[in-house]
Amino acid sequence: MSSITSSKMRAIDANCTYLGLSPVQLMENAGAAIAREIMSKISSGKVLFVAGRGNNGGDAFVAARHLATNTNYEVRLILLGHSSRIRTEESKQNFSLLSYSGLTELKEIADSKELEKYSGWKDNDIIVDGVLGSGIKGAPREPESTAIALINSSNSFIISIDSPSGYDLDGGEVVKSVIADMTITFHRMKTGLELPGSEKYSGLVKVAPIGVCRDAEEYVGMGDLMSLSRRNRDAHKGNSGRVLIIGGGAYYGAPALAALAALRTGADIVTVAVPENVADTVASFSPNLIVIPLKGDRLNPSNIPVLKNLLETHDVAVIGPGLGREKETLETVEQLLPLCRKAVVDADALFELKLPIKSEGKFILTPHSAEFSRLYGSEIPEELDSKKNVVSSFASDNDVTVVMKGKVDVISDGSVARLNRTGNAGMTVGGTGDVLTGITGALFAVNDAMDAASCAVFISGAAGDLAFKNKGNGLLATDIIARITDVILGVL
Ligand SMILES: NC(=O)C1=CN([C@@H]2O[C@H](COP(=O)(O)OP(=O)(O)OC[C@H]3O[C@@H](n4cnc5c(N)ncnc54)[C@H](O)[C@@H]3O)[C@@H](O)[C@H]2O)[C@@H](O)CC1
Ligand SMILES: [K+]
Repeated sequence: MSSITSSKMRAIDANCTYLGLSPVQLMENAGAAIAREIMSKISSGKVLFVAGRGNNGGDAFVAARHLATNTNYEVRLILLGHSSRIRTEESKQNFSLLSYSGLTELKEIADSKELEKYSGWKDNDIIVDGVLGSGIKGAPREPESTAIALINSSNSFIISIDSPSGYDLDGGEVVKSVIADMTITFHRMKTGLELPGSEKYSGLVKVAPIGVCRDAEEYVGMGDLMSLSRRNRDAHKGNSGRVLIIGGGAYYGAPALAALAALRTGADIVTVAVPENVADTVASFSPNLIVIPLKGDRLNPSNIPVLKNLLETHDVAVIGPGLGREKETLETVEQLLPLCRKAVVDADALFELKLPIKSEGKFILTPHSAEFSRLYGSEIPEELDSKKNVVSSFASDNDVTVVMKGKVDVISDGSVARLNRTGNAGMTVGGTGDVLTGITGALFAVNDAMDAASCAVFISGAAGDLAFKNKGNGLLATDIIARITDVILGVL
C-alpha cells in the first residue's frame, strides 16, 4: 500500500470518529503498540517517556500505563507543560490515569531551564519521544525545542511515536528534530518517512496498525471535508469560486437547482447562462442568481462567443442541467468542452459525449449507472470491487474524474477510487442530480477534481439524509439544498 500524508491521516481519523470509532479507542491501540514494541526490545529496564500536550503525548500516556503494568520496568514520564493545558479530552483522560498506574515518576515541567536540570535524563535504556507528532506547525517552540535537544544528547535508545518530533511527516523543511533510532508510525507509512535521507531522523520505521475501520479510508466521510480548501479571512469576492451553469432551454428548474446548490456550497459568484425562453423563469426563482439569456430557445452554436467570454471569467462550468438533447445543443456542448479549463458534465450533456475530450481542461462527469453504462458501452458489473475497477479504468482511459451515482456512489480519477454511501431512497425524486452537479461545481472551482467530486457526493447525500429525517419520501430537491450548510458546518 502506498504512503499517505499527515492531512490524509487526519481525515481518516475523523472518518473513524464519524463512523463511531472514537479517538480514545485509536489512542489506546496506538499506545499499546508502542508498549508492545518496548517489551519486545527489552524485558526489563528504565524507560523515560517525554510527552507533549497534544495527542502524540496522549499516545505516550497510554504506552507508559501499559508498560508499567509489568514491574520489570521502571517507568518515568515528563509532561512538557501543565496538565491543565493538555489539548484534547482523550489525552486528558489518559493523563489522569497515570496517577493510578504505578509510574516511578510523573512530572509536569513547563520551563526549559527546569527541564535541563531534571535528573531523570541519564541512564535510561529507552527514551520514548511523544513530544510532537502530525500536529506540529512551524519550528519547535519552547519547551519542546529544549526537550528535543535533551533527547538527542542522551545515550539511550530513542523510539519516536508516530514521527520524530519536529520532523514534518509531509516532507517539509526540518528546523529541529529528534534523531530517533526507531519510529513507530500508525496505520500507514507516511510520505515524509519515505523520502531520501529521512532515515537520518527516523531510524528504523515500523508501521503499527491501530484498528482503523477499512471504510474510514475507502468511503468518503466527514473527515474528507477537512481537506477542502478553506476561505481566507481576507478573501475578496470571487476568490471562493465563480461557477458558470450552462443549461436550461428544454427545462428551467434544473439549472436553477444547480445554481442554488452551488451558492449554498459556498461559491461566491454563480452565473446561469440559459436560452432566453427560460431566462426570466430561472431568474424568478431567486434574487441571488445572475442570469444571462442566450439567443434561441435551446443552446445552439450561435451562443458560443458569449459563452466563451463567460468561461474566461469563471473558474468552472457546469454543463448539462435541463439542456435537452436537440442535435444542435449536443453539438454546441461538444464545441464548448475544449474551451473549458474545468467543467462538470452532467445529464443531457453526457448523452452523446465523445471521449476522450480533446482538451487540456479538467473534467468531472457525474453519470448515474445507466448513463455510465452508455458511455462505457457495456453493462456494469454488480459486485462493488468490479464496479470500482470499471469506473477507475474508464476514468484513466479518458483522463476524467467520474462520479457514478448509485446506492453506493463510485468516484475515481483513474488512480484512486472511493465510495460513498450517504443518501437515501427518498432522493430518487427529480432534481437531486442537478443539486449534486451544483455542489460539485462549487467545490471544483477551488479544489482538485477528486476532492471536489468525492466531497460533493458525500455532502449531497448527507444533506439528503438530513432532509429525509423531516420529510421522509416526500423530500424535494430544494429540501436538500436547504440542508447543505448543515452538513458543511458539521451538524450531522
Ligand atoms: N485519532 C487521532 O487523531 C489519533 C492521533 N494519534 C496521535 O496524535 C498525533 C497528532 O496529535 P495532535 O494533532 O494533537 O498533534 P501533536 O500531538 O503532534 O501536537 C499538537 C500540539 O503541539 C502544539 N504544537 C504544534 N506545533 C508546535 C510547535 N512548532 N512547537 C511547539 N508546540 C507545537 C500544539 O499547540 C498542540 O498542543 C499523531 O501524531 C499520533 O501520535 C494517535 O493517538 C492515533 C489516533
Ligand atoms: K513524536
